Amino acid sequence: MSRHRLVRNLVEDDYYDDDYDDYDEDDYDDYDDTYAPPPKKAPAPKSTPAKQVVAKNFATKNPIPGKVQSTASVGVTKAPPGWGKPTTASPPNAAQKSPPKAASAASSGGVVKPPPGWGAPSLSSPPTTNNHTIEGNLPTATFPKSSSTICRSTTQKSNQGSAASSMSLYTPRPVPDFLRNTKSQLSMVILGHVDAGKSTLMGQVLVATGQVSKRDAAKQGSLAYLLDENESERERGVTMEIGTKTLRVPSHDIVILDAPGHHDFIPVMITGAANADVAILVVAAVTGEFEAGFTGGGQTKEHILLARGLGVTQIIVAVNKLDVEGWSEDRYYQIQKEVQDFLLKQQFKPKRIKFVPISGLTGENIMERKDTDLKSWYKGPTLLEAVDSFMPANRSIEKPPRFIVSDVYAEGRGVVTRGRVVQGYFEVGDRLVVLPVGDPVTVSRLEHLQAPSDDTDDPKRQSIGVAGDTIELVFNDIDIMRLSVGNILSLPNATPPLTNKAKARVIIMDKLTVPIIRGAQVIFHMHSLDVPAVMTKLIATLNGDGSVKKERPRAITSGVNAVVELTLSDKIVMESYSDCRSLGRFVLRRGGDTIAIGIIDETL
Ligand SMILES: Nc1nc2c(ncn2[C@@H]2O[C@H](COP(=O)(O)OP(=O)(O)OP(=O)(O)O)[C@@H](O)[C@H]2O)c(=O)[nH]1
Repeated sequence: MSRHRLVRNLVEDDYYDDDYDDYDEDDYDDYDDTYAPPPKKAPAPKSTPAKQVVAKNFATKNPIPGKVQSTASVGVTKAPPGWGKPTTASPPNAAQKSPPKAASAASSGGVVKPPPGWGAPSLSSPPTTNNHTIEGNLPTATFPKSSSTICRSTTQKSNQGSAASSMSLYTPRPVPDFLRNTKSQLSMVILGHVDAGKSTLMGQVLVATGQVSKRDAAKQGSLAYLLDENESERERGVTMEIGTKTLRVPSHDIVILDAPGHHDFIPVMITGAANADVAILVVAAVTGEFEAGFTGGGQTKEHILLARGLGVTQIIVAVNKLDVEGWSEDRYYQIQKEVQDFLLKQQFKPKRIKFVPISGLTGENIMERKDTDLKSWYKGPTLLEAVDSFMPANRSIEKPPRFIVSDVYAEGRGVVTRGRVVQGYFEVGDRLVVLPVGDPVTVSRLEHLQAPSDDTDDPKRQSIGVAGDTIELVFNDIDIMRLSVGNILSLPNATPPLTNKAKARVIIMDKLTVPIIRGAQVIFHMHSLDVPAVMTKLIATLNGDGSVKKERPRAITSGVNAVVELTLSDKIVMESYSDCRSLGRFVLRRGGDTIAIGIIDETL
């Protein structure tokens, strides 16, 4: 294969084309990524340590009484309300528990009751048929991290080999018909600069949709506490970890990932964005606050860049705190223009961007519009109407199954791994392999974070986790020490490559100050993994049309598209982007700054 062929089509437009196609109305119900077995590769060598890999646990926020977390994982286990409850037995809304008590009353303004079909899941609600499709993203693991809170190292030894995979042995397993007609499952990350109002807004959404009662919300003292459940977050008034909640709207079952806005917690935010299909970007309209978050050192632009690079293709911009600006139309449109220009530059399609003026504090225009000043000029959707109008994601359900572990804990005699199915499907009785350690396991139980409210009567849906579902897999035949956050579960005859080297295309961020040279050290972030890495080869820089601009450049500067070879300090499971998007996308950071987003062309 010529070098030219290897590096063609690396311009941003093409980089993103596949994602856009996933959401085209005309083709989203096509299963267009049927699996084709890759060329046979060498068998895997044994015993590869993965000790430098550090994984971020985000699935749970509070210790789970009676549950013992794997010491191979982050020290604090947090349980999102509802997680772990039998999905078939409990009412769907049981997934949302009242948070702990608090003192004063929450802001009472604007909490409204949900109309039928919103929020409170109902198995008898009108079915929504959305054929499945894209693939999602999941959290994973990794190395020394700069600033993040939750990280841990693993010392597991791998029984798997280098870039070998077993996929040449894989025969695609048949997909049951009902899996093609399940209700859309979306993972939605909440992004935005620190204090933009993300947690308050999501707290308001949970109350407005009936997921949390007004009374329970009032007990919290702050709507943000519904998401910020951890004591240190409450003391500091800053989100530090991913808060996970569930939500139902007529067209989608949604897992909400509330990401931290502070710069120090970008690695945690990366984990959330890597898990998401869609995003709500919260910007504070208050004079000075928007500017601080959008220009200079603000996190708004970095969050947009990261989300786009990690596969988010649909975004709602919630122009928040407009109550403080007297519901000013001028202020709203000024912010809309600035943010829209930036989103378009980052290759978001115009039809996949929506702007909604709101107040997370009062609840205005979240489910209902009451304010006369706002009503006088805004005729668009409410926030929840905009959420409902997200396109379902295409899921690669026919590809080899992939599950990325985001939390591990003991329950009774079993071990529970929670995470997201990013490809294929899993069911009770499946015999799987845990990567990178290589241990076999059998799925003894499977539970959904939120019971699927499908338009199918097939009870089997409850015991199957299909691409896009956030689930728990319970095992009785493995020691908890052999599992950790960032592990990948797959069928033994369809394992992905385990390697520390890859050829990748990268887009260098505009704000890069020090050029990248061969040997540059970076931190490689993939789902919840952070691994030290070195740019071992600068293969080429590219022109805007994807043609090679310069082979073997001495340095790569800001705004450039390039092809590089990366060598990680440890082997991890990764795949070419064309084989598995969630295991083929990454972010590079250096000195606490994001310097590039990339996709893997080839594992080496
Ligand atoms: N006036 C007004 N204040 C708001 C609104 N939304 C949030 N706030 C306030 O803004 C502050 C920050 O809100 P949070 O919800 O904690 O912000 P956040 O974006 O989740 O913060 P981090 O997660 O730490 O980045 C709190 O004091 C909220 O009460 C709003 O719509 N109007």
